[in-house]
Amino acid sequence: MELLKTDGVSKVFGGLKAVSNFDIEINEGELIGLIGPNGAGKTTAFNLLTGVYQPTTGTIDFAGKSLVGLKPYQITSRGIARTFQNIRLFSELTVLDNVKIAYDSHAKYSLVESVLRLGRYFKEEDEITKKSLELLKIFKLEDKAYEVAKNLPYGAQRRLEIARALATKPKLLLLDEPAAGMNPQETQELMEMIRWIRKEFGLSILLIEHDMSLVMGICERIYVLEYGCIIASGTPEEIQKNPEVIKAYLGGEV
Ligand SMILES: Nc1ncnc2c1ncn2[C@@H]1O[C@H](COP(=O)(O)OP(=O)(O)OP(=O)(O)O)[C@@H](O)[C@H]1O
Repeated sequence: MELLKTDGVSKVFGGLKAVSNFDIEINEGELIGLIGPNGAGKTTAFNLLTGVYQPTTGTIDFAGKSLVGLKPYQITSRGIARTFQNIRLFSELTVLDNVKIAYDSHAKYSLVESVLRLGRYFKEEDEITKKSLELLKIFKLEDKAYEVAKNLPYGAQRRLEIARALATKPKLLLLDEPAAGMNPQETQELMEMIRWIRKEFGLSILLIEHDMSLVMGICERIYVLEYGCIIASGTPEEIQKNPEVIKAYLGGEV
């Protein structure tokens, strides 16, 4: 079933058309890649899907409802979570608190109950801590739960960002270059983890990635952006053979 559909989406900054006719569709449970040369508009596309930017033109529908005009936190509660190209954690907080904060967006206790520290607050806090530790375990971070986030090695910070995104209970997870800065072994482990969480959490995933072995290895379909436009879409095999894509990456004629 269709989860996300964009139609005629564009974003203009001053005179620059960063994205134009960004038309994509993602079905429930699909793992999709978004690739393209530097500056092609990939991160701008993520910012449009998550309400950081509003589109200049076009429609963005998610689970049958429009996302246009919504703020990022409203889009998170509709079920879209993301990670960032430059990791964004609460660097001074512990690993556990980074995940708990994301779970808190779903907490049911009221402000009064939390200020007065009433029963429901404690019960839910315990539950949130338990669930956060379970998530950290999946990402092999449970023994680092009480460390300050900024002290984690780079690869672990990237995993923590994904864990935190999952704590918001998304239907669609957007990963912006999750393998950036990872060594080949970490990248391999990440690939397996992405496959596993998609299945385990019943998610759809849209992935921006420069590491072609990762994209081609795990994505079912791939969209290719060049100068803000989708120039190709298809299976990894189709994309690798597509002359437009080869030209965009290698430059010149093929
Ligand atoms: N806030 C902004 N104001 C003006 N121009 C912007 C803004 N954000 C992005 N751009 C421009 O839009 C174009 C697309 O940038 P974007 O960061 O989306 O590309 P990208 O495909 O994510 O690149 P990379 O792979 O290098 O991260 C670039 O020319 C960039 O300079």
